[in-house]
Amino acid sequence: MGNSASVKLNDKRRWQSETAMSPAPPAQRDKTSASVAAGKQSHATGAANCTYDMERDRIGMWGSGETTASSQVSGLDRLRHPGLNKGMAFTIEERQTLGIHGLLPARVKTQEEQVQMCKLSIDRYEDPLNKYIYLMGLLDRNEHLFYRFVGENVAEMMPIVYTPTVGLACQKFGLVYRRPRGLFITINDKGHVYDILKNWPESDVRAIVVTDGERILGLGDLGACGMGIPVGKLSLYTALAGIKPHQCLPITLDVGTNTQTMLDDPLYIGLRQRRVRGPEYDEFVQEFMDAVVKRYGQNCLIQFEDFGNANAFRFLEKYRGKYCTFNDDIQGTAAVAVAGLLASLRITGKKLSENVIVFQGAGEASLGIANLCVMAMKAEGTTEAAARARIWMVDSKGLIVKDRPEGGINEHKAVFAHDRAPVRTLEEVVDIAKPSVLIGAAAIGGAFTTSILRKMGQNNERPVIFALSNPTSKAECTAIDAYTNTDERAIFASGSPFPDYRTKDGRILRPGQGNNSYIFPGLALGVICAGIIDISEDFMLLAAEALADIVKQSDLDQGSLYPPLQEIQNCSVKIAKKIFEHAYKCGKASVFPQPLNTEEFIRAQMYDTRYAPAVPPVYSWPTKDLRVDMI
Ligand SMILES: NC(=O)C1=CN([C@@H]2O[C@H](COP(=O)(O)OP(=O)(O)OC[C@H]3O[C@@H](n4cnc5c(N)ncnc54)[C@H](O)[C@@H]3O)[C@@H](O)[C@H]2O)C=CC1
Ligand SMILES: CC(=O)C(=O)O
Ligand SMILES: [Mg+2]
Repeated sequence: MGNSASVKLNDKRRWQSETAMSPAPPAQRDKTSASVAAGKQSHATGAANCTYDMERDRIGMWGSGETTASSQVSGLDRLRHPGLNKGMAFTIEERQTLGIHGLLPARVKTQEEQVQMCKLSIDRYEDPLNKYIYLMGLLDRNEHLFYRFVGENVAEMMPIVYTPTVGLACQKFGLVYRRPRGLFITINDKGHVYDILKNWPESDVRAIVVTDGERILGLGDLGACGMGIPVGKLSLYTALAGIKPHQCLPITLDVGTNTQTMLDDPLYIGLRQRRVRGPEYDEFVQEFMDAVVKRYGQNCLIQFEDFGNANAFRFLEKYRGKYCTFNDDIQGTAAVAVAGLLASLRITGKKLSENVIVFQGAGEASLGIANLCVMAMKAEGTTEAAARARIWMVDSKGLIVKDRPEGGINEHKAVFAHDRAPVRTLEEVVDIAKPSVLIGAAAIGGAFTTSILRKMGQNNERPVIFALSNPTSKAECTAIDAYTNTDERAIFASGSPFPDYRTKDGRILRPGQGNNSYIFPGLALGVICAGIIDISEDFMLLAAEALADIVKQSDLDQGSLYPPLQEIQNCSVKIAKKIFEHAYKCGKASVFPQPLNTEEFIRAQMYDTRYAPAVPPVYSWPTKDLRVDMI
């Protein structure tokens, strides 16, 4: 790391002196003893007594090895560097040259053998949380192996690094937390956010997933424990779209939590205080956005994830077009759901605008989907008003109608308000609207009751039923519920995975996973490769159409509206390609000259999970000819 290490050390020192000169105002400081410790950690990151370990960690813990000149890391550090470590796959020549001969057993393994070993190891755990801990440990030890293993076993490993197990991991984050991964920036760091970003040892970050932990899946406000989500999402950036690990940075903005059980939990890892809101919070987020641009440039993608409802919409409006950003829960979810709906039209033989869609929930996910549906219906030639009239939304207070006595209708919901008397329950709305499509995203597990599902089956030849809430415990119904209550005619998708279902006549139905993970990795890959800053809605519709186009008749025949998870990496490239080409057409690309072969260019940017030679290849030197030349 040579120079860069010393620059970082200098930066760190400067920051220490700055923080020493301007400590956080007393009101921002944590009062309890545990959180004083956390605050101290925050303000004293890199304090003199940890200098040695911090510098060592920069070599030993993080990074893919792409920004760390591998020749400058040697011996044991090489084995401890997740980006450089190959474990027993180091060849004898590499072991001898690197001075690690004898530090490993005699046997040299291939990466394929190591992948098999990972499978044997993880299968020994029954508890999903232990599988999660195993996988995170693998990521900490050997990045190439982790991504190859996950990439080759997407269907089995995604439910562990992602929903549903990641939800459990967040709830128990204090227990599963082992080694630093990502940045925790607390409200106490306000005024110094850029300095915290400089503590991150990678200088080529292209994508950040940030949360403030207020709405983690359907599990509510988990505060700093929400870090599992940015970590999980970014692991999919690499596993599903080949975005290089060192270019990805998970961030949690810790402004406290309002969940009392978290505050009372001795294992809670974050600031032990209630959420900071209002101008102080907004200034903090603004400072974060500007610090990202200052440190990593305006092309660094910032994916907002699992913010609370009001903040999610506000920040999307505030930052879109000005910063390279999108909100995955609003926009990514919209794209995956609309992709599923577009694919369903090939089964039902309808146009999208011929459907009636009822939403259980009128939050980030539902409103995002509803708005993109309107856009897709308009693309079919329907008017905006007619498109909106086909959409019915139910929130915690009932159907969204004009002048609802209970109120709670903000401007996002108002455009979907029907001009009719209030209706209280989802079942009544189903009775009145007779939807052909029922979409749940309200985190109310079991909301699609037997009675509602039967009505969907009675009213439609092929009812479309999406239970999008995560994790599994929050799903509106299970795949079995959907199939058995509709004479196996339901076209079903869910946010968290459900197992295959055997029909009475022996066919296998494979319910598709209507999860934004089909969208955000490919979208991000396209955005990064083309250098897009303004991620406008047309990109989302394009991503939805691209995904729907990939779905094969054989997928539909098996009841799935999405391609098999095992093919998701190819989906990401196809989505990225569409995004990339559209960006050049509409003048939103900033990478010039435009590469001649889009796919070749995109694939050339992607991470290779195979090990690179640790010892530089020796080129044969044309000594004889050279001597002749020299003479
Ligand atoms: N499958 C996927 O890719 C995604 C799934 N989700 C899931 O969707 C769920 C909701 O997420 P967001 O929309 O972001 O949350 P949100 O907090 O923005 O919205 C929740 C909505 O549910 C409504 N609601 C609450 N109780 C209700 C009840 N009893 N009946 C009817 N509506 C009720 C609320 O009024 C609100 O409109 C979560 O479980 C989340 O995990 C979110 C994003 C992506
Ligand atoms: C999938 C996702 O982003 C969510 O449930 O929040
Ligand atoms: Mg989310």
